[in-house]
Amino acid sequence: MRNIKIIDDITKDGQVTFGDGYAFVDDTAEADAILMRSTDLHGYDLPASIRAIARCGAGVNNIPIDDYAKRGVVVFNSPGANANAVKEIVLCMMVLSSRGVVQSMDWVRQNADDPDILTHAEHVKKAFVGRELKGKRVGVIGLGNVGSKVANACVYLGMDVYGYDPFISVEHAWELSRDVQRVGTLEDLCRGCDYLTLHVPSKADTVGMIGTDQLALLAPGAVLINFARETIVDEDAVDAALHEGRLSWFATDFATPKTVLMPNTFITTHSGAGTEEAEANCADMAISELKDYLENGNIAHSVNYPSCSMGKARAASRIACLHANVPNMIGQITAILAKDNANVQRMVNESAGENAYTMFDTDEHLESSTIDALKRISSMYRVRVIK
Ligand SMILES: NC(=O)c1ccc[n+]([C@@H]2O[C@H](COP(=O)([O-])OP(=O)(O)OC[C@H]3O[C@@H](n4cnc5c(N)ncnc54)[C@H](O)[C@@H]3O)[C@@H](O)[C@H]2O)c1
Ligand SMILES: O=C(O)CC[C@@H](O)C(=O)O
Repeated sequence: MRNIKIIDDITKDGQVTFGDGYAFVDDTAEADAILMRSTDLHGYDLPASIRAIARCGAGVNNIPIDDYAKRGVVVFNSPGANANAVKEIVLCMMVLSSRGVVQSMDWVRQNADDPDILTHAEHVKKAFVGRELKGKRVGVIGLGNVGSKVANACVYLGMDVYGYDPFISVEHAWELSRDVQRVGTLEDLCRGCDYLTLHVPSKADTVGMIGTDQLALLAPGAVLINFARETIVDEDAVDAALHEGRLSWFATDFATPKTVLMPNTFITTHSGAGTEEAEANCADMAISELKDYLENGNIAHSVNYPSCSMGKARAASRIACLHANVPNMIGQITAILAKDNANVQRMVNESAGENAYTMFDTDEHLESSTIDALKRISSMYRVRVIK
């Protein structure tokens, strides 16, 4: 039996199914793996029993992934599984910030007891006149799973679409409409935009990437949309731009002590991924990643270890080694196996950044002294006997 600790509400109805051979536990120290969403794990006392963590969602700035890698804990996310949900709410924010929808509905509620409300509505409606998205310039920062969908949708709406992503993947470049004009600098992207929407992860080079200088380049009365992370905008700069009317609206998914005090804001409760479909997609992807890792050692969509697959574990034994990406690890591993006279059927070694993963199948079970010797290799973080 493998034990799973669930942190956060993974789905609205609470339904999470791993199938036979799995149990849910309350005590993390009894768990083999964690299934989670947005809880901040920095400073969390992670027990040694945890071998893997799956984050239902894209952003992993809430998890100390480098530290966990060095403890032999593989962290997964669910790329793309909630991207459509975010795309839809971003489009919603573009419309809400352009058409006086909320203000007009507020007026109707406030005048609900007026028997002649139909006539009076005709008189006030000029106050809610807005502008169309068609023909307006939108800048999209980050053209990954969410940003590429937002950019393509804006093309279909007839907008003049610009995109900025120096690290765009080949896959997303292929998916992008040829009508999205890619620019090489953040400044060129911001220049003259009526709408600016952010779809980058929170990391060293994106924290505070939208500040006074970038906001100054936008068209007068532009709209800023941040459904990425609160850290990406300089909140003081956004507040000043709203007060001075340089920004007409700021739509954000992050209610912070500063954003809640700003004028002309649409603020949601980190609900960009809040659809039944996105929750189910994220949970399905995260659960299958965890199961394949726990049962077979295969890694897909990890954010701190390389992808690696040897299919189902069918040989007598399968061993996975999580270690630093340094020279001679394979030499040391095979030397230890040779001492045990172990016949390796298949071996795969993959690396990503500072971390590497070596997995092999053998004809017979290894002696426990052999496993201990593997664990003693310098720079070895963890050795798993999967089978
Ligand atoms: N509000 C929500 O509920 C919600 C939901 C999903 C994602 N998000 C946030 O949005 C982010 C993006 O999500 P995604 O699924 O598109 O992720 P993704 O990994 O598919 O795409 C991120 C893109 O940003 C690009 N990028 C990285 N650094 C950049 C930089 N300095 N300048 C420009 N581009 C850069 C990457 O190349 C990549 O293409 C997530 O990391 C998460 O923080 C929020
Ligand atoms: O878990 C959530 O609700 C939000 C997830 C979202 O921010 C993400 O990064 O995918």
